[in-house]
This record gives sequence, structure tokens and C-alpha cells, in this order.
Amino acid sequence: MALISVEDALERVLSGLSPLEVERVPIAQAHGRVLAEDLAATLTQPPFDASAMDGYAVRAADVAALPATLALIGESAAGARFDGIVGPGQTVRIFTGAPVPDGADTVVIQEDTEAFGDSVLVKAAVAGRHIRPEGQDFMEGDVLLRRGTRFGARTVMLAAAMNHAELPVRRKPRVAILSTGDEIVPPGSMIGPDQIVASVSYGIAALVDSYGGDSLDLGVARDDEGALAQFIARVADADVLVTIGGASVGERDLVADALARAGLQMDFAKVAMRPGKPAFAGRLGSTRVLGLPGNPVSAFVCAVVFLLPMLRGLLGGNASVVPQQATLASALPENGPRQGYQRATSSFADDGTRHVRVLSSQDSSLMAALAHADCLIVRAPHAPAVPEGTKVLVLPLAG
Ligand SMILES: Nc1nc2c(c(=O)[nH]1)N[C@H]1C(S)=C(S)[C@@H](COP(=O)(O)OP(=O)(O)OC[C@H]3O[C@@H](n4cnc5c(N)ncnc54)[C@H](O)[C@@H]3O)O[C@H]1N2
Ligand code: MOO
Repeated sequence: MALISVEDALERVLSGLSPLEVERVPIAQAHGRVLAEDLAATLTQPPFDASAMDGYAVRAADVAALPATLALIGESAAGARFDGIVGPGQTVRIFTGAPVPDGADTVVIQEDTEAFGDSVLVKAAVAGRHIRPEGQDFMEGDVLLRRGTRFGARTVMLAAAMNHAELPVRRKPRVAILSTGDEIVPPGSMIGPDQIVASVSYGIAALVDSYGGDSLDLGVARDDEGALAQFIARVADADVLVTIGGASVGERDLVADALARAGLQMDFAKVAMRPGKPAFAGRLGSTRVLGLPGNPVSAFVCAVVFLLPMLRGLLGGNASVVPQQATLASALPENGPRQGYQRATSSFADDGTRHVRVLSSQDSSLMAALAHADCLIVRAPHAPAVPEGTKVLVLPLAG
């Protein structure tokens, strides 16, 4: 059977995919969630001209000639402003974050003053210093966060500062993960002869969760259509079902058959990519299905290439991934007929240019090498051999 190109496979995976519904979450639970609407500030920050230092609010004209002695007429603290006006020859004690009183246009830091009862001697001052003007951070109505933003620590802090107690986010895509294979046992088991520890499901679950999804590990189905059918029957409310293993051509590769019996409409089977050739995708009712090959690196690469764009699409973001440019730190041989995703490590030049060195072994079972890599060099089918220094495209690996 002719292999479909990665580009066509991705187009099929994403066709008809629409963003999930919007829900509101308390800001304390927003980390990792994806913003569903552009978000505007509901206030101006700082809301008033504020002092940046502890010291004295003065009129610049009064401290043009130094030293100067001023009359202390009150105090402005954060949360308790001075309501009067600072007149000529007067000053107000002020603290960091406090509103600058009317009449004053400069703050003198306390280290440059000496206070004697009700008078303050100013020894050094710079007109206009140490005041944070109203709105310096942002203005009411400014759209500071765009839909599709995945909340991290800094954007959560900003949204809170914009005075949002709740945020409109996309429902988390529910991703059910099914491992398959008679040899697969959970980590920490007493490993019997010929058994293999389940590892892929943990990597895929971590990838899903870190991209804003909600992973559900269904466990391991034996290589038997009845067992597979039982698991498949449990995934109706998942947005995506990811299967691992049993995707190739052997008699025990039963996953696609079991899904077909459950009603899978196949979008594609087998992709011109290396690793990842046996990958398939389809739809089971409203659940999208992505069949990953069992080889751990093949599975992970397919998840980066197909699952992450699906998650982005479901979360209302831009699904397409734009590979980045990098410079080869080692030569590459001619590529074969399938699009290559070669594990590589990066170093960065002083100007920020990424230099990538391909790892010596590219076998699709090597998890230690995958964990050591930080990017995938993307090579077009039949790309010619290229020397060190050539520009290539890479997909950075997060997580
Ligand atoms: N005659 C052919 N044989 C194979 C072909 C082919 O075209 N013709 N394709 C090869 C390619 S490419 C790949 S990739 C593998 C993928 O095969 P399967 O998807 O059927 O995967 P399995 O046979 O079930 O397992 C392969 C390998 O991965 C281990 N595995 C499986 N699940 C897990 C898991 N959850 N955690 C960790 N490791 C797992 C499994 O034990 C095997 O070692 O097929 C080639 N064969
Ligand atoms: O995906 Mo197989 O991915 O070429 O080992």
C-alpha cells in the first residue's frame, strides 16, 4: 500500500477538528489551561502615580537648589493615601507603592535626607525621579492576553493583575491512552522472561498533560480482539483515543482490526515518515483515534507530529507547527524515501543560532537517546547528503 505523506496525514488528522467548549475556571486553577477569548485589563495599572521608593514626596522646584529644608505635613502609605496637597516648601513622607500626593512631582529616597521633627533636610534629588506613572504597566481595556495562550506562571500573574477572578478557557481535551501487547507490564513489576515495561503511555500522558490536555491511562490490553474490544468500548467520552503498539503487519498487530470492528472510519494507515511508518488515524463516533507504533521513539515522534497539533486544534490555538531553522554541526547522509525525524542535540552560538548534532544511533527503540536529544531534525524524503554548516529545519522537543 502506498504510504501517505506526513503533510497529507496531518491534513486528515486536523480536518473537521473544532475547538472544544468554553468553561470558566477560578484563576487559581488556570495554570496550564488555554485561554478561549482575548483578555482585556479591567483596570489601569498602576491605578495612580505611585512611589517606587521609600522617601519623601516633594516639588521638584523646591529641591532645585540643595540642600533644601522642607516642612513635613503628612504621610502617604500603600493603601492609605495623603489627601491634601503638597504646597511650596512642603513634603510628605511616602512609602513604596503609595500614591504620590497632588502637588508633588518627585520622590527623594530617604537615604538622601535627614529628618528633624517636622522638617526634612534634602541633600540630593533628581527632578521627576522614583515615580511610576499611572498606567505605566497597562491601561484599562488593553488586550494583553490573546486567545490560544496557555497559562504559565507569568501569564497567570498578569491575568490576576488585570483583575480577573475567573478565566474563560477551553475544556481540557480528554485523551484516553491504551497500551497493547502481551509482553507489556507496568513499571515496578517483577519482570518475567520476555516481558517489557510499559513506558510509552507515561511519556504520552506527560506530553498530553503538559500541553493542556487531560490524559487517562486505560492500561494494557492483551493481543486479543476480545480484550481490545472491551477497552475500546470504554472510550466513548474521550476526545482522542491513543493506542500504542500492534500497529504493524504481524498477526498479533490487531489494534486497527479491533477498532474497525467497533466502527472506526480510517483517515489513513501508514505514513511516509521515519520513525513512525505504521501510524494510523481515524474516527470512532466523536472520538478521534491515533494509532501509534509500539516502538517508543516512533510513538513519541508521531505524538509530536500528530497528537500535539490535534490538541492545539481542540484547544482553539493554531494547530500548525512551524519548524525552526538550525545549522548542522555534523554532516548528514542522504535521507531515505520517508520524511525523517532524527534525534539531535543543540548548542547555541553567541548570536542565538541553534547548531544541531545528530545522534549516532537513530534506532526507534532507543529511549535513552530520545531523552538526551532536545530536537528532531526534519528531513524531506530523498533529501541529499549535506555537509556540516548546512541549514536544516528542526522541531524542538519540550518535556
Ligand atoms: N515486517 C514488518 N515488520 C515491521 C514493520 C514493517 O513494515 N514490516 N514496521 C516496523 C516498524 S517501522 C515499527 S515502528 C514497528 C511497530 O510495530 P507495532 O506498532 O506493531 O508495535 P509492537 O510490535 O506492538 O511493538 C514494537 C516494540 O515496541 C515495544 N512496545 C510496545 N508497546 C510498548 C509500550 N507501551 N511501552 C514500551 N514499549 C512498548 C514492544 O515491546 C516492541 O519491542 O514494527 C516494525 N515491524
Ligand atoms: O516507525 Mo518504525 O518507526 O520506522 O521503527
